[in-house]
Amino acid sequence: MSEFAIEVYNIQKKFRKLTVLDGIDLAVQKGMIFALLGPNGAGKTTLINILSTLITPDAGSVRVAGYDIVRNKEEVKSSISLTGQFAAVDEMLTAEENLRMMGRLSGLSRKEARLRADELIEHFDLTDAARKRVGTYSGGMRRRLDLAGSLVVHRPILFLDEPTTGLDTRSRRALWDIILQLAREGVTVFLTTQYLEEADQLADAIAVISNGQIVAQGTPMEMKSRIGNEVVELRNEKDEVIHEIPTIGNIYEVKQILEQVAAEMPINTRISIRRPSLDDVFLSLTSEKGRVS
Ligand SMILES: Nc1ncnc2c1ncn2[C@@H]1O[C@H](COP(=O)(O)OP(=O)(O)OP(=O)(O)O)[C@@H](O)[C@H]1O
Repeated sequence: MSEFAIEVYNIQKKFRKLTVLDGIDLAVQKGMIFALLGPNGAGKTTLINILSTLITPDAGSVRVAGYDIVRNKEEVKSSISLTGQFAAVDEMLTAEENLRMMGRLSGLSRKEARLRADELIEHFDLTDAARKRVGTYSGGMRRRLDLAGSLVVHRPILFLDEPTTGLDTRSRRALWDIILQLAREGVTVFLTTQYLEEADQLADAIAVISNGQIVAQGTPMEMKSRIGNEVVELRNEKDEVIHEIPTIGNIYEVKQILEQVAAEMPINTRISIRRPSLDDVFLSLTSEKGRVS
């Protein structure tokens, strides 16, 4: 058996003349949280839709849970759960009714569906709201219900398309805890996000997608060290950053930088030296414009 839950080779996808995915290669180890990080329109949803068999690639191959997504579509489908960007729940029903219905539709008996719904309601902190119509829920509650819905049936691989988009900080953190818990239970989680902090906090491995290509891959630490070295920051008296100068960080170069800028800066300018943030990495990797071929 492969150590990989997801293996992607040279995936290509065009919509009319727009190249949306241009030779994607990825490998996700079993049991890890993998974050696909990219700006709006980078191709994240398209890739997740391919991996979850919703759309077919023009070229390349993908194995999910060891199955080919084109030849063994049904086996792939029964190995995965998918939570979309827009919660697929019925607003007229309560959380309890939605989850029970999903259980029944997935082939659980009436009793199994009831038990599973109760378990998920508790796990996702929806007990107080369980018998209220979903139409009255906050964004955070909806998202938790959507995630609960994707877990009605136990599956080894979970796809989450921008799971925390639009959530407030508290709900986002609650959802992170749930995702981390699922990973501890052995679920492989593949999520897309536009948030660097989310990828940094959650993921064992990150791939950055930009214009349909993977422009960097690695652990959050590796990504940060890729961009290399320290940045000399100059701040004014209001503690605002007025200048950032990349440096290899040795004492000689920092001395040279300071000598160059000292003459031009007000006397009360303060300096600090910081490691690059994931933001720096992301911005430097995704700054290209879109491309049509
Ligand atoms: N069915 C489609 N037909 C035509 N173009 C499409 C289709 N689906 C996606 N696109 C285009 O493909 C590009 C990538 O879209 P995709 O939704 O995969 O990006 P994304 O990274 O998920 O962005 P977002 O964060 O905005 O969802 C966009 O330019 C989008 O308009």
